[in-house]
Amino acid sequence: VAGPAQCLGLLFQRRFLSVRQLRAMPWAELEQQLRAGPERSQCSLLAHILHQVPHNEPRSHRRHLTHPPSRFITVLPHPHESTAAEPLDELYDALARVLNEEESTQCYKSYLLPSGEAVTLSESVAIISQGTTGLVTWDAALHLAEWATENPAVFTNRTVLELGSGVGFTGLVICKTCNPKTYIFSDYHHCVLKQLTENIRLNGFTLQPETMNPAQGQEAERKESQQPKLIVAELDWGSVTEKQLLALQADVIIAADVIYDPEVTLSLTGMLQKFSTLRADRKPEIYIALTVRNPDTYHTFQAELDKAGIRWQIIPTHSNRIFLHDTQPNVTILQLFT
Ligand SMILES: C[S@@+](CC[C@H](N)C(=O)[O-])C[C@H]1O[C@@H](n2cnc3c(N)ncnc32)[C@H](O)[C@@H]1O
Repeated sequence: VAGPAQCLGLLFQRRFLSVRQLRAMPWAELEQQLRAGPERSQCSLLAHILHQVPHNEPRSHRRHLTHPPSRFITVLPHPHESTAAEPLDELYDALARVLNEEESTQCYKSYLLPSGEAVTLSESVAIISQGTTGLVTWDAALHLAEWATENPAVFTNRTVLELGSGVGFTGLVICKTCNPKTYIFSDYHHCVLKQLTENIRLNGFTLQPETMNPAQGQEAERKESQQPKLIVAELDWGSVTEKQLLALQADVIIAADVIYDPEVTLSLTGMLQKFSTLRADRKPEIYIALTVRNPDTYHTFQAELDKAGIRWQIIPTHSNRIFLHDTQPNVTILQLFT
């Protein structure tokens, strides 16, 4: 298998590994290639795609993947459905293995970086669980991470504070690709903080003990390792004090998908307003990625920003589709100025 079939195999692989929805798979391209080829090559195309799904590979072939996903193979079409090709024994074996697996409330998702390295996360299979939306990765997080990989200078050698980190996707991509000096993941939900910590370790990083003053000792440690210093902080926008916030000495503040509820946005805006007392050259750069699901929520947020004296502008982005595979016209990044 070569050329277009190989590319198609890689497209399937990326989407399988990050457990995208069924409709995000490149079905039209598959259909087109199946129709174009003779029966024998239809079978070898399907076999090739099956081999791109690490579930089917011998462990030794699973490059960079310590926790391959499972249960996805069921989305591959039965060869009879789209072509006249003979069913593949291999496909049936794979299906049988997958269907015999136990249902679980957790799954592993892997997102391939341009380097081929993977960011692997343990996530909830439900979008809301344990009373929080923080146990899955949202599209705004994928979009923000994609933008970060295209703009590494924003993060390189700087202290980054992420608000509402969830399971940690954006931060892990930034730590693996942008070389920040310090990366402070934060959230306020205890289940989210636990999952986040687990995911950071899963990706081979060592965490510093939580401290509200991570600037201490940063220089000396950094020179030795050139590894970013990673911290997980419990930080509630509603109760964090100005003193605690400023002590973090963040150069850059980011957040993804934190604009979804008027109450939540109000405490977020109130917290961001605390940076307005800083001297202009000490103010952090702030980037918020959001999915506009309900225009009212978006407009309420903008009105709250205006009221708090926080200016904002939309950051132009062009997705090169590393993590997001389907077009998302409603995902946007705002830069805020306190
Ligand atoms: C929709 S999730 C987004 C998670 C992640 N950023 C993403 O985009 O995949 C919203 C996150 O904000 C956190 N959050 C909500 N209100 C918060 C608050 N007052 N303080 C801190 N974190 C909060 C939640 O715990 C959750 O992890």
